[in-house]
Amino acid sequence: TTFHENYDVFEELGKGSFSVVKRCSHKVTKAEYAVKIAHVSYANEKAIRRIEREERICRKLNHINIVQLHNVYTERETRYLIFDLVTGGELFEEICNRKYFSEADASVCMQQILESVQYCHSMNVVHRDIKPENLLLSSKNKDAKIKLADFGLSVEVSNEKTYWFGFAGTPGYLAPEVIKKNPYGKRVDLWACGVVLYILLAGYPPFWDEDKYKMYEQIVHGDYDYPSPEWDPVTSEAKNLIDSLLSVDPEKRFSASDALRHPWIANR
Ligand SMILES: CCCCCCCNC(=O)OC[C@@H]1O[C@H](OC)[C@H](O)[C@@H](O)[C@H]1O
Repeated sequence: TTFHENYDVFEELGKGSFSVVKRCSHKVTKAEYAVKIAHVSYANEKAIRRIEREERICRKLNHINIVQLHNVYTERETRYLIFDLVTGGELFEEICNRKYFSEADASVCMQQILESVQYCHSMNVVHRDIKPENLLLSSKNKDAKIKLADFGLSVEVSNEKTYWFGFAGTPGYLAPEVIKKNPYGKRVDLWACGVVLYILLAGYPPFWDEDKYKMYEQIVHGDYDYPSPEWDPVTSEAKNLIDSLLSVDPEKRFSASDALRHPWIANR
C-alpha cells in the first residue's frame, strides 16, 4: 500500500535541504506523526544514498531523547520517513523566548542531550549537526523531554577510529578538526554540545564573526571567553564543563560519558 492510502497529510512543519517535514495522521488509528518527504530522482545517486543512510541509521536508534522513526514508505521517486510528532518546538525557540537558561535548567537540558549523544555513540552513529534547531521539545510543559532530531547528516563509524567523512555540519558548531580537514570521529558531537551549553547559559554563541573564515580562525584556536558582566554569576563548575567540551584537541575533549560524570551534570 502507498503512503497516501494510509495517511492524511496536513501543514508543513519544517524544510530540509532535500526534504520537507509535514504533519500527518493515520487514517485508521488517527494517530499523528511528522513525515519527512524526500524526492529522489533516480539520476541523483547521492540523494538516494543519503536518504537510505538516514533511514538505516534511524531504524537502529530507539531512545527517549531521540525522535523515534515509526515507519517508512518507498515509492518510485519519493521516500516517506514517518517520525514521532514532537509538539514543543525547537530548543532554539525556547532559548530565544527565555533569553538564556538558569544553570539548573541548563543542566537538566544538557544531561538529556548528552544521554542522546552517548546512546548514538554506543551505536557507532555520529550525528554531525547537533545544534538548538535540531533539539526538539516533546511538549510545551516545563518538564518537556529533549529529542535529538534530523540524522540527515549523520554517519556510521567503526568505534573509535577516525576518518575524513567530509566537510559537514553548521558553521558555528563545527569542531576544529573538521575545519582543519583532519580525520574525525564521535568527539565532533561533544564540541557541538559545548557550543550548545555556552549558548544555553549566555544566550549567544562562543564563536561568531560575520566573516565565516574569521569565525573558523576563532574555532581552530579555541578563541572564546566569558565576558563580564553576564558570565560573572556563572559557576566555575559550569565553565569547567564548557572548557572540557570546547577543547581543541579531540583526544583531550570529554566523551559523552565523561561529561555525564561531571559534577555540574551528575550532582543535581
Ligand atoms: C528533519 C528530519 C527529521 C524529522 C524529525 C521530525 C520530528 N518530529 C517533529 O514533530 O518535528 C516537528 C518540526 O519539524 C521540523 O524539524 C524537523 C521543524 O524544523 C521543527 O520546528 C519541529 O518542530
